[in-house]
Amino acid sequence: MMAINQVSKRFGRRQVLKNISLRLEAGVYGLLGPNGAGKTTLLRCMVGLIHPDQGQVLYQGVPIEKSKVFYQEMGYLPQTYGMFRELTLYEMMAYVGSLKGIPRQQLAGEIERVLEAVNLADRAGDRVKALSVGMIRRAGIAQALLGSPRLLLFDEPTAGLDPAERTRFKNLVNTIKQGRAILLSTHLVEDVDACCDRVIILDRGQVLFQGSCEELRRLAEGKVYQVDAENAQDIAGPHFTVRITEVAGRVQHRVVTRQPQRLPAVAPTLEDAYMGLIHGLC
Ligand SMILES: Nc1ncnc2c1ncn2[C@@H]1O[C@H](COP(=O)(O)OP(=O)(O)OP(=O)(O)O)[C@@H](O)[C@H]1O
Repeated sequence: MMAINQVSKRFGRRQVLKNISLRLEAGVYGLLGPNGAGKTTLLRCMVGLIHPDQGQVLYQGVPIEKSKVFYQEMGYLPQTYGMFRELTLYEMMAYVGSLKGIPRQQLAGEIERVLEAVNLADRAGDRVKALSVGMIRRAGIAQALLGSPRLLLFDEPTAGLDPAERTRFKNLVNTIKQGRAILLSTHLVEDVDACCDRVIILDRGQVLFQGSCEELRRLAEGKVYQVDAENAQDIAGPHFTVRITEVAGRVQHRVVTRQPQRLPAVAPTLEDAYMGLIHGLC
């Protein structure tokens, strides 16, 4: 559906994207990477807000700037969404819907549908500026859903959402994913685990990994150990502590390391593998 071919982007002297090539077909993709990895810049290139210095972004085989259907068939949630603050939520949706070319007679029903999907139907008459941060995020998600786009690009969709609304969002993605390409840029590995089929990991402007969640998890097979805090200094070789928890009154360190240890390895999670990869240990 979408192809990114050898895309590079530089801001001043900083090379932010380096020769990125990706394909998006129907399915849910999680885009993970540390702060500053280039995730937002990549999404902005994918929607045509930034022009790459090199490479091309194609939708259905056509460069997006020449495509006649790209902006009708694409929904985008930017990293910060807080526009049209003086409009009511309904007016804001009507404005975005008309820009997307949704026929006037379908607009009211479509707005009701997307506001219900993000649990904001009862706030349609409120001014955007009167909504909470999490509600504005959900309004941003709703406007991306207008017109049922085949391609949905969400930049940190669950940032600022409470646990119930985060769950609602993940359920929504699982409900609508059939026949659509959905990309979620996020810092939450658990969100990727809950609703993504494939993972793309970006680090310092380069694709470090692309594949299924299971393929990522397998990279950490035999490399994750759970040890009592007092034995953590006995871990041999370079390692990274993924988390420190208390289990039944005992503080435990969960570490990822390439070097085999004298104790049995535990089953890796997606987060173990992500952390291991980012720290050069997987
Ligand atoms: N308009 C710009 N001008 C100059 N530098 C920029 C611009 N936009 C982004 N950058 C730089 O590009 C790099 C990548 O930023 P980007 O926002 O794409 O990363 P990110 O992976 O989305 O980070 P985060 O997880 O913190 O949101 C950073 O070093 C950032 O400072």
